[in-house]
Amino acid sequence: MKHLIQVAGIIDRQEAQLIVNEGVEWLGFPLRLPSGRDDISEQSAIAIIAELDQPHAGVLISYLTDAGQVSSFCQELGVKAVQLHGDISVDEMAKLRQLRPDLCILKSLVVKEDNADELLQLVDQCASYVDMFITDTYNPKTGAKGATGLTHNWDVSAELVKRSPKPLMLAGGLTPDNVAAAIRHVRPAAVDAHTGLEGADGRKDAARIRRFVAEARQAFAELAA
Ligand SMILES: O=C(O)c1ccccc1NCC(=O)[C@H](O)[C@H](O)COP(=O)(O)O
Repeated sequence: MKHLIQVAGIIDRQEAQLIVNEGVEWLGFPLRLPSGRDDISEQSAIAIIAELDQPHAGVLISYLTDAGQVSSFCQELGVKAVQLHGDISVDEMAKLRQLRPDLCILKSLVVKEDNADELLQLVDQCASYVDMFITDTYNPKTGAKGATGLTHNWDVSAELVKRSPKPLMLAGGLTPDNVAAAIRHVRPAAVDAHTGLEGADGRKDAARIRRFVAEARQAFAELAA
C-alpha cells in the first residue's frame, strides 16, 4: 500500500478508462452522498468496478455510518476498499472491521481551522480498526468536507503522518502544480485528487492527470531514496 495514487469522482466508463490508462491505481466513487446528487448511478459504478484489474481498484467514498450498511453496499458494488467520509463512531468502525476483515478501510480526517488535536485523538482511537487514513479539507463557507478544491494546513497532515501507525493518504486541493511540494512536506503514503484534475468542462483532463501522476511519482521516488 506504499505510494498509491487515487483519483476521485469518476463520472463514467470513459473517464475511468482514462484514469487507468494514466497509471492511477485507485478510483474513488462518491455514492449516496448527503446532497442526493451523485455524479454516477450505482449500476454504472458496479459495471466499471467489475472491469478493473489489479493494481487498479474501485473505492467507495461513503457518508454511511452504520457498519452493516457499509458492508452490504461494498458487497453490492464489488469494491474491496471503502473511504469513510462521515461521522462514523469508533464502535461502528470496530464492527465493520469485525464484519469485513477483507475490506480495506480508510477513515477520513477532515482538517478544519482548529481541530488538529481532535484528529490526533481520532487516529489513536481508531487506528486498530482501519488500514489507512485520508486527510481532506473542510470548507467553512459551504460546510463541504470533500471535493472542496482547497488545500489545508499541511503541517497538520504531516503531524498526523508522524502520529499514525497506519499509512496516510493526502487529499484536498491537490493539483499537478502542488502535489510534489505536498508530498515532500507531508510525506504521505498516497495522494488523492478530484477537482484539481478537471478541465473547464468539469471532466477529468488527460494532460492534467498525466502531469499529476508524473509529479507525484517523482516526489515519491525522492522520499524512497
Ligand atoms: O469526491 C467527491 O465528490 C466527494 C464528495 C463528498 C465527499 C467526499 C468526496 N470525495 C472525497 C475525496 O477523496 C476527494 O477526492 C477529496 O475530497 C479531494 O477533493 P479535491 O479537493 O477536489 O481534490
